[in-house]
Amino acid sequence: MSFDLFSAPNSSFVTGPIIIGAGPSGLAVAATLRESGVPFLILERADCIASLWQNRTYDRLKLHLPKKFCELPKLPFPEDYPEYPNRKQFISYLESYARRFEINPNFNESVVSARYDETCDLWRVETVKKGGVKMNYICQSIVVATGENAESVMPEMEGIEDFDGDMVHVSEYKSGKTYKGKKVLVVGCGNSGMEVSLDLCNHGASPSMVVKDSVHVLPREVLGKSTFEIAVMMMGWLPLWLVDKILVILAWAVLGSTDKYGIPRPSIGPMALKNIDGKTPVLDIGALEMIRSGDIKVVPAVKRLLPYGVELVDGLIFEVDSVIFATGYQSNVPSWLQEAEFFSKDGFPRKPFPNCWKGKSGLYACGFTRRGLSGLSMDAVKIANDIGKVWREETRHAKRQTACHRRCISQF
Ligand SMILES: Cc1cc2nc3c(=O)[nH]c(=O)nc-3n(C[C@H](O)[C@H](O)[C@H](O)COP(=O)(O)OP(=O)(O)OC[C@H]3O[C@@H](n4cnc5c(N)ncnc54)[C@H](O)[C@@H]3O)c2cc1C
Ligand SMILES: NC(=O)C1=CN([C@@H]2O[C@H](COP(=O)(O)OP(=O)(O)OC[C@H]3O[C@@H](n4cnc5c(N)ncnc54)[C@H](OP(=O)(O)O)[C@@H]3O)[C@@H](O)[C@H]2O)C=CC1
Ligand SMILES: O=C(O)C(=O)Cc1c[nH]c2ccccc12
Repeated sequence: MSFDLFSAPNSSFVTGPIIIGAGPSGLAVAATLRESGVPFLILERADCIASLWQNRTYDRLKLHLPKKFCELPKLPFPEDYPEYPNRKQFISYLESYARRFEINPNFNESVVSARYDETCDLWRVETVKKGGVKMNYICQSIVVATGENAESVMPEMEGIEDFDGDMVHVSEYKSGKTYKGKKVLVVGCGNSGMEVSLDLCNHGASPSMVVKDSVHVLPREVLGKSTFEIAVMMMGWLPLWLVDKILVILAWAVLGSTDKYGIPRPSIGPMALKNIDGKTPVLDIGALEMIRSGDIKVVPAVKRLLPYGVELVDGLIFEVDSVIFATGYQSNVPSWLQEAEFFSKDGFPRKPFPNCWKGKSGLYACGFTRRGLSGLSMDAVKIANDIGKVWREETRHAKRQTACHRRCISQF
């Protein structure tokens, strides 16, 4: 079917790139482009910027890396911010960031398809607005900024549909307030599972946290210095395997063995595992203390859910009132991007950091580094510089052509 985009209803040609997603990645690219005078359009499925942080995180969340690793390009955090800004402060920073760089995304508009059209050397982007209205855009480049955490992962679990209590993914969890006095099964032991278990304890609930396999638990700080910062510093001088060895020894010195509480360490070191698999080590902010005291129980993998409780793989059966799935997130890129060379089936670029930001024909990816906010800031600057270079060349070329055209006309 042939389709003339320029004359089709709800269609427009966009000057500059289309940025898909208005989280920290989309905002960082937009701000850097704004500073270079390059126009852009941001499309965001939610009704606000940074929807992961505004709508899908819990009240007690704080950044778990020191603030200097979490700033976006071109704007530092306000001076009075603490070393680990909380969720509200981070959101407020992002809002002032969007205001400062005059970033006004099209909200409530989900990208449902993006494909490169070789016949015209342009990208075709299709969206659906909240009310169901479809839109088509055409542009020279797209920046994928939909995040590593775009969709919640719910595991397949026998008996899940028979469970009588309430079940939520951790992205819907706000606070332990509503769980007071309840027996709660927390499935998953990443940073979310650990912190939610701690929050539940603090609100008088009784959490049992499932550790299916293994996880690295590191203290957030060693002798008042951020463990992450220590790791980054060491990585400048030492090979990764040695950094990991030192981290595990430091963790052991500060926290003791986690193995004896049912939390074995993976055989691969914490930073290597983060690089290879994206599996973030837990930066402990108090959950381990609660595990030691028995306030958070650690249990092995789930065999099946029962209407009133759970059966574990070791045969233990106990009652639970609620289940919280802290079972992670996934990228949604394969569901809408019609491209399989740069992005792989798991929704991440095939090339690892630092080469995961640029594909072919004007395709860019920001925020798929497995390195959180500091990784996405590095991507954003590289992407904006690259787009800016092309933009300036084309603008110069267009100006030359106009000048030439004028000279030709004036000779008549
Ligand atoms: C609970 C939690 C805590 C975290 N804490 C830290 C931390 O302390 N430090 C750190 O460095 N990192 C942290 N991270 C990692 C996190 O990935 C980054 O902080 C950051 O949010 C990533 O930004 P992003 O813009 O790439 O993705 P996101 O923040 O996920 O933003 C992507 C945006 O794209 C939109 N979108 C998705 N699909 C579409 C579509 N098809 N069409 C239009 N819009 C779409 C989404 O609605 C969203 O607004 C945390 C993650 C989680 C889940
Ligand atoms: N700033 C902060 O303080 C916080 C930051 N974060 C960040 O958000 C991102 C997402 O973290 P998080 O939500 O914890 O997700 P993660 O992907 O880090 O962890 C998910 C956990 O669930 C486990 N899991 C998955 N399926 C099952 C199952 N069927 N049964 C038992 N366990 C299962 C996984 O185990 P396995 O790997 O063995 O499959 C893993 O331990 C991370 O980058 C994290 O650092 C999260 C919370 C707080
Ligand atoms: O919290 C996250 O998701 C992050 O990605 C931050 C982060 C990047 N690299 C790390 C290494 C150890 C712990 C956290 C991170």
